Amino acid sequence: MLLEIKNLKVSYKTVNGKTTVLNNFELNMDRGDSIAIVGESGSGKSTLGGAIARLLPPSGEESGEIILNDQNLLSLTEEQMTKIRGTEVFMIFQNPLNSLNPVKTVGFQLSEAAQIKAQRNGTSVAPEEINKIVVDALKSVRLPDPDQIVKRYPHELSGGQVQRVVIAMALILRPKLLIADEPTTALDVTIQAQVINLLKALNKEYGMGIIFITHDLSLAYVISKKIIVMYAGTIMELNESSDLIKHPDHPYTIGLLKSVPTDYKTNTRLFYIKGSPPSFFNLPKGCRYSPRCDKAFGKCHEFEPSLIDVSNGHKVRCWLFE
Ligand SMILES: Nc1ncnc2c1ncn2[C@@H]1O[C@H](COP(=O)(O)OP(=O)(O)OP(=O)(O)O)[C@@H](O)[C@H]1O
Repeated sequence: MLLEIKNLKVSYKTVNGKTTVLNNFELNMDRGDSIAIVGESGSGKSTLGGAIARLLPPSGEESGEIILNDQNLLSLTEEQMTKIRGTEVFMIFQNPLNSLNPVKTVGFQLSEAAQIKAQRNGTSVAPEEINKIVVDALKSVRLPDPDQIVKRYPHELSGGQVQRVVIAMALILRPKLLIADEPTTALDVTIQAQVINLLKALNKEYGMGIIFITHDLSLAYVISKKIIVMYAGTIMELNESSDLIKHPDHPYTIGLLKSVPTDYKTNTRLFYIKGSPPSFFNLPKGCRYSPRCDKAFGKCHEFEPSLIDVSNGHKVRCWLFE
């Protein structure tokens, strides 16, 4: 087992009081697994990513257990956490500039990553070897002219180039778990496809476990073996990606799938799920999705269903399946 999350609770302190965004969150992930977390804006996806990497803002509070490689991350001090960030867990953000230091050149930062990796492996590497590791990583992510790129500062590169530099850093550090939070949202579609293929390669070729956070079900399907559909801070459905796409069970998953445009006729009206996700300050009684659900019946508005096992590895939180 690579990652086991038990009873995770995350709250934020706000001017209107404390709001709990994730409650009783559970997740199991094997080594080399790839799991996508999908849901509408505000469903708690980034909060989950930040909670795992212990990179929540100061207003965030988390409790429960996040066991990565037999170590509960929530019991580590910030100093201990700093020692495992990068090589055990590495996070890629939607804005790749957040992952890099703006006042250090790309070459400096990638060399530093190579040195950290060597130190943590208990080995030493000569400067020329470091330079080769850096240039090779930049070539692997298909950045042209690596000798020029290393001399530049992050702001001197395009968004797609910076995201590839960050992936080169992941390639050097080879973390056991990579959390990619909407890494391609800010990129155009061709660069997006290149970045997705690079992430898939990290997963397949180096056995890196990947948690891919996205609002885009098609991307989730392309990149991951399993998909978790989240709504208002809870898991609504979890299944193998192809099964989830072909046989969605939860009415929310069905709605999300129907919202993905599939043909190019100009007179096609796009489907959307009526209503909007609830505020965490004012969650509906019963199932959180019930006010928007076209299949909701009496019980759904009264009691929250639990996440039940429908079949091996397939879980659904819906009264229709109890
Ligand atoms: N720093 C914060 N302080 C207070 N509330 C926050 C903070 N960050 C997030 N939230 C709240 O937590 C909830 C979940 O937000 P989160 O960003 O995790 O969702 P998301 O699914 O990643 O959304 P998006 O796709 O828009 O990034 C939202 O209601 C959001 O307003």
